[in-house]
Amino acid sequence: MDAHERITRNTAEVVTEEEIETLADDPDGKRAYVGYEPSGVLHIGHMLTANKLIDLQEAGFEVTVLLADVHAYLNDKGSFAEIRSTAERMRDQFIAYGLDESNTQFVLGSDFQLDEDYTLDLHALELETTLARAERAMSEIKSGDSVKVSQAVYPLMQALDIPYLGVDLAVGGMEQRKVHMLARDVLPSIDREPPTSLHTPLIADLGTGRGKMSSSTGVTISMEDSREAIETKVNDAYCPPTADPDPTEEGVERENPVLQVFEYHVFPRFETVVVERPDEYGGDLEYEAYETLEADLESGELHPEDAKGALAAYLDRLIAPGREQLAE
Ligand SMILES: Nc1ncnc2c1ncn2[C@@H]1O[C@H](COP(=O)(O)OP(=O)(O)OP(=O)(O)O)[C@@H](O)[C@H]1O
Ligand SMILES: N[C@@H](Cc1ccc(O)cc1)C(=O)O
Repeated sequence: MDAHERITRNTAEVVTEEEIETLADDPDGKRAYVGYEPSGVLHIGHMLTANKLIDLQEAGFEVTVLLADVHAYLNDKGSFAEIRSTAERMRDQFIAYGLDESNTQFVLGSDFQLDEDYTLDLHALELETTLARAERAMSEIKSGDSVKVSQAVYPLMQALDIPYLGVDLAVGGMEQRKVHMLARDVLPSIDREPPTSLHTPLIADLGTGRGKMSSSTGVTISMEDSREAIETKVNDAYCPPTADPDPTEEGVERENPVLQVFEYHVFPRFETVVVERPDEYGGDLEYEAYETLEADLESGELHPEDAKGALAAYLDRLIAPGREQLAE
């Protein structure tokens, strides 16, 4: 697999294609980052962006993980002291999951976001941005119903983090795209380059296939789940054999989170995937590509229960090393 393929696999969008090609032509020593609001427990949604960081490291990039403590505070996620202590736990979880420690820089937002230069640049961006634009950028990120002033400052700080961290590439899930588009528009006003960004797909809630898997609502699988917990949650997961329109939103299809986890977590990390079945039901099935498994589920060749059994086993293999390391 060449660098471009590794960098762009399993992405929903890159901005822009030409800029990514330039980075992929000479990736050595280039820098990429993802920021996370510290929430204490790494879940398989977060791990999708972590997989992308691992891809980027393998392609030659240096990687920064921003533990965005000030952002979490501005987004009403708790007291500053609580957020700080969960940031430390999250760092250990990333390393346990497989980020190369010697090649990963962990930075706390508050280490640089409270400096005078940063603050003055932030105020310059505030002068350039309407409240309506900041609010739009936060539509899929903000917690709570109303937009507070702190949440209007939030996307401008996220934009400013990119030049202050000195990164060539900003990575995030699709819900971060409006912040990155805002960054492209406003950073030139303070003589900074418009940033290149890469967005990963969002994994839906495991129980319903709706919305985004999150640690605060719905059903999620985290780094701390036992094998039994994984089996129970996967067993109860939403997994229709064919696309199923969402009855609550006319015409909108729900995602199949079981297939999403196979596509974005299992197939990128295992050469072949074996679904074990008793001989009387046709015996084991072996897959080398995600698309074949998806087609078999759709045609009925693969039963959702068998797919779920295999998914729980592979997810446990992915999570177990980190879980064990954290327990030590
Ligand atoms: N369900 C998901 N699928 C894919 N990526 C996700 C998912 N949830 C979070 N991420 C990615 O992880 C990064 C950090 O997200 P964030 O800190 O908002 O996590 P969160 O789980 O949504 O937070 P919370 O649990 O408080 O709602 C973002 O780039 C985001 O796109
Ligand atoms: N906005 C990200 C967190 C973040 C904060 C600052 C950044 O520079 C980058 C990302 C989230 O939703 O979790």
